[in-house]
Amino acid sequence: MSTPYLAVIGGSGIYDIDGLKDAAWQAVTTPWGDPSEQILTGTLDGLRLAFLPRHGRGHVHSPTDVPYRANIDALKQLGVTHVLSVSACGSFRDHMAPGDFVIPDQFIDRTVNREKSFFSKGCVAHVSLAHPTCTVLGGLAADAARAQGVTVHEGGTYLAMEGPQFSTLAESRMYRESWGCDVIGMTNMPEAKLAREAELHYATVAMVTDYDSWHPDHGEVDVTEIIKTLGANSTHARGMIAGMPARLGADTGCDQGCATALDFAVMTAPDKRDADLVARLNTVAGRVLG
Ligand SMILES: CSC[C@H]1O[C@H](OP(=O)(O)O)[C@H](O)[C@@H]1O
Ligand SMILES: Nc1ncnc2[nH]cnc12
Repeated sequence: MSTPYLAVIGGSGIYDIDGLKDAAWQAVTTPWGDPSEQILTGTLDGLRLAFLPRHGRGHVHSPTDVPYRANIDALKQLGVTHVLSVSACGSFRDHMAPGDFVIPDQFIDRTVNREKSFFSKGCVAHVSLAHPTCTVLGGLAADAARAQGVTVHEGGTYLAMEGPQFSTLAESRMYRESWGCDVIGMTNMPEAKLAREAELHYATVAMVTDYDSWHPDHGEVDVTEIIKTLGANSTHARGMIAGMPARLGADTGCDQGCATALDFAVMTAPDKRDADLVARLNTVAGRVLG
């Protein structure tokens, strides 16, 4: 495995991280527009680390407006190999309580208003998403979070909704009872899809802030309730990140094919490819497009 370079995409409540050596906020431009924010780069206990606040510093991007393609392209341009997505989420399970971390291994994508692929007319590709996360990276994050005293649930299905409004009671019950979802958020799709297309190891740490709206013993979710839990969650997330260098540095690598997802994915014949699109794809797919 090449030397790992970890990126953390920070969600609601996490707009910077401390402790990086040689820390600098860097502007990165991409053919897909500007990322959500400048990217904080540096090293943490010898591990190269990049931090990108998903909603921008000051929380300016709504879940729909987050420039997901630019974010993934920018991280790949920096040389990132692993992406840890840290997100707030609602829970559909009694035992996944506010303050717990869930490391989902499946997603259901209900978002409708976002660019979901780097590929399109003139360069068509189909990657596998059967196993959309890197369970090795997720396992390392789970271990680092447990070391902070956090209750961690490995595995589960994250429902990605468009938002920005929270779900209706009928939707909340349907996701939980009929669709078997475990947690809900607004941002991990298409992020996970794009990370796979860019051949990055990607795992989500979904930090539970609320029980959405289904729970008979809890009120309906609102932002005030979420903010109350976000403070403690973000302290634990920072501790988890601090524990990643020791774990990722010693990792023997994933055998799920995250880093070779494009090997057999591109369908468009070389002589039919759109030159402009191929140029835009250079960072994420240059390895296979030549
Ligand atoms: C502040 S609650 C709604 C908001 O929080 C989550 O964001 P993120 O995943 O970036 O932590 C959720 O998906 C919504 O965007
Ligand atoms: N209940 C919820 N629904 C969607 N996104 C969320 N983020 C945090 N809690 C959420």
